[in-house]
Amino acid sequence: MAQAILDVMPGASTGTVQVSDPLNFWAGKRVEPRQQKNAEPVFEPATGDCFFLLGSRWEKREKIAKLEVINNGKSITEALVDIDIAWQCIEYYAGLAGALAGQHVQLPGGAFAYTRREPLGVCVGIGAWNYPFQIAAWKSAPALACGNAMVFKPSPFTPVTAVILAEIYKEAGVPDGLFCVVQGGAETGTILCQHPKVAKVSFTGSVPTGKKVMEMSAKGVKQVTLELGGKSPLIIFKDCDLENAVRGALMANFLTQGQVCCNGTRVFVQKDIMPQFLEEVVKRTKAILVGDPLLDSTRMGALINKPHLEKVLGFVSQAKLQGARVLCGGERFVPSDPKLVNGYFMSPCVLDNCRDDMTCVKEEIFGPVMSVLPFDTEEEVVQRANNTTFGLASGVFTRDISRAHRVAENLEAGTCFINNYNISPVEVPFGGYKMSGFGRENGQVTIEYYSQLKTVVVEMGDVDNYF
Ligand SMILES: NC(=O)c1ccc[n+]([C@@H]2O[C@H](COP(=O)([O-])OP(=O)(O)OC[C@H]3O[C@@H](n4cnc5c(N)ncnc54)[C@H](O)[C@@H]3O)[C@@H](O)[C@H]2O)c1
Ligand SMILES: NCCCC=O
Repeated sequence: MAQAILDVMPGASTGTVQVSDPLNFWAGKRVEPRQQKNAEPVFEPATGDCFFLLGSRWEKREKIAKLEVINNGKSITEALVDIDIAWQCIEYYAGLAGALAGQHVQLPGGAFAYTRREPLGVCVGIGAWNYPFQIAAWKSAPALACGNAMVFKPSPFTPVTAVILAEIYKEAGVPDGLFCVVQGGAETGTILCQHPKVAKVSFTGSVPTGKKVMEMSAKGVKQVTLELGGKSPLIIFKDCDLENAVRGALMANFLTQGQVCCNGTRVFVQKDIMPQFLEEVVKRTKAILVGDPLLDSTRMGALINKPHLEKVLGFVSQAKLQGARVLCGGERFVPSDPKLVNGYFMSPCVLDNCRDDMTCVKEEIFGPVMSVLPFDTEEEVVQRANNTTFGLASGVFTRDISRAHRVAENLEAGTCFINNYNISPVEVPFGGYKMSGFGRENGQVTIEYYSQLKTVVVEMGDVDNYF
């Protein structure tokens, strides 16, 4: 397998990355790197080599999280959780690797068959910028556990921490060439998807790029996993625990500055509790501390880049023109710290007076913008919730257990959270319905997406004498 990956990526060796100028990685950052305790350099500028940070596992976790913050802009509190989810994922699939098994099938006359679960070959992982380290782990851990090699291409906006993951694998004894990181954008992604020796592409990103990846993969009859965008519904019934429902709505909208694929950005609230819900959700949204993402107290950092910030602010302007009312936020935010004044911060936004036909309700904004919509009945809200081409996630808050399961059954989405939102335990499969993609990440089922089944048929008697 190591040889196969070298064919796809000549010169590759696990833990090394081909970058001409690694220091350019830092060029797009929004926050000046500060003198941090334990913050040793990560790259060797002279050679372009990346060497992993020294220290205990606990210290490494902190250092990777800081790099993620500097590269991505999310708060350190969230980045630490992301790193934990990543190592949990690697440990989970390392545990499952020894449990991969086939089936024994008894056939007439003493004959029998058995199945073997075999690797696919070289798998390509292509990642988005919102969860750089976590996405690299979610793809590589099951791929390697099933005996594949992986070439991983992070987003050009967040190229840093996938390289650290390669260093970790190398340090852990993964043979050279088994996990490689290649940097680049659309052109590099295209080359990888079209390469004849690539057996599978696992893609995380937008729907338009996902379609291209699927088209290219189809030409080579390669397997594909697509983790795409969403515009997920969160339904809050009047019998809910309102405190938890409000917390759920915040979790569903404002993690990672709202740049989360499975966010529940269409918040349907039963009319009877709309005033209480809005009062509480707006109060809590206004209290979200936006600013230096490296501070423990910060709850929301900066968006990924200037064009994206402008795009998100544009959605808010358009929403206003279409009749939505801004209850809070939705504006560029300039922190008082002078070194942050050029950062891509915005205040988290709650929109009221929304209708299903508005752009802010139909399209994925991928920023901290919650659209709140009133509803009357269960039947009506389920129909409206499903009236979208996306189907990544959904959520329902109610104390009525029968209603909760009925709504979960009727929602067209790959995940339904009941009385919570946006938790991602590695044991639980994650993936979309409809245009949010197909295939799954996490959970046991993902083994099926990174392996193929061989059937071996064994005859114990004579061959039939037909001719
Ligand atoms: N479902 C999920 O698990 C999930 C998770 C995170 C993000 N997303 C989605 O990702 C989107 C935001 O991420 P993004 O802006 O990085 O998405 P994107 O589609 O612009 O880019 C994703 C990746 O694809 C690469 N790419 C671009 N053009 C390509 C091509 N022609 N061939 C091959 N690769 C190509 C990019 O370089 C990047 O690495 C949102 O829509 C979000 O919902 C989905
Ligand atoms: N925590 C996982 C979220 C993945 C989508 O963006």
